[in-house]
Amino acid sequence: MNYNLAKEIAIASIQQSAQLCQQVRENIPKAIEKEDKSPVTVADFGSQALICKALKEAFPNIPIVGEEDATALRKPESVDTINKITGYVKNIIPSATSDEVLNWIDYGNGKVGDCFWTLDPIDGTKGFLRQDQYAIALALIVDGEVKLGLLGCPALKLSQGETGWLFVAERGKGAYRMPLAGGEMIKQKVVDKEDVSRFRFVESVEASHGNQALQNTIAQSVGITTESVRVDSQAKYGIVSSGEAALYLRLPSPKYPNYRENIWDHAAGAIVVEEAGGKVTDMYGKPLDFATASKMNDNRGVVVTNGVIHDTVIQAIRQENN
Ligand SMILES: Nc1ncnc2c1ncn2[C@@H]1O[C@H](COP(=O)(O)O)[C@@H](O)[C@H]1OP(=O)(O)O
Ligand SMILES: [Mg+2]
Ligand SMILES: [Mg+2]
Ligand SMILES: [Mg+2]
Repeated sequence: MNYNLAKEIAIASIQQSAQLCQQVRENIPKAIEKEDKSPVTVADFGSQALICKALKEAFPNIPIVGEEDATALRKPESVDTINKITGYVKNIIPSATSDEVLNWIDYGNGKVGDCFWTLDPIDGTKGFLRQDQYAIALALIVDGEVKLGLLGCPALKLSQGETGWLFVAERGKGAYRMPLAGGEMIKQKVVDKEDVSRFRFVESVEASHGNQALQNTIAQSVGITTESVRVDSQAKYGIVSSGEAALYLRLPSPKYPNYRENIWDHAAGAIVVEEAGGKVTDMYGKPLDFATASKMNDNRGVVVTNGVIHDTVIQAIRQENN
């Protein structure tokens, strides 16, 4: 597999998708409610259409496991929505038709296997709607291991540089970030233990996506006394990978004890942190399973660290659960 070509196609398609998402955001999009009651917008669909089209043209035989699906858009009552999506896609691909856009979205109905992409066209739709953080997350998984991960964060501002970053990581070759609009690649490195000023922890904004009380207890028990930084989406992985936080905790929400994490919500972020020297496991220290299904049924929670504090965090969680 030519990972360089894959990276190039992925970067270009995420840049296109970020343009579409930002255009939608300027027009204050409305949430559409999905069957599972979670929100989706014309940007989620438009982003999935653009990225799936680009990937399928370059790699026709590699399935794409994407979050969104066009079934609901094919109903007669959804004609306004699909026309709106196609309008945005046409700003990038003028020749696009609604039928093509529907088919491009449904390229994302691939199944997990020995080599596949997984795509969250907008991770953190609630953040996107709130005009806060969101991410465009794409990963390539080969023989059960994440080989490539790309995280487009159009609204992310770090301690230096402009707003809007694209994180790129290839297994064994390090993690980098570049300005989303293009520019030099900056090598990523997680925070050292000594750098206490950046010894912070990040967690979701949405209380229902984690267990904020327990997350704060665990963070304090490993010496992080500052308030948590609440950020939507996998941008949290980019922040840990950039060394601007030491810990991202995502413990099961007491409200949804049976919730299982989707692979598209973590694959890209995981390699972006691991290739910067960090570590990503579930709350028991088990590796995340990206190979078996689109949901990580045998994992509970997600723990993301700078590596050096990982075992201490897992130990602290174990103690709290006894
Ligand atoms: N109960 C839950 N626990 C953990 N994550 C959740 C839960 N409900 C939704 N999510 C997912 O959290 C992700 C956003 O993460 P964050 O809160 O860190 O921004 C979304 O992909 C969302 O999935 P979905 O889009 O399918 O609702
Ligand atoms: Mg969603
Ligand atoms: Mg999503
Ligand atoms: Mg998501």
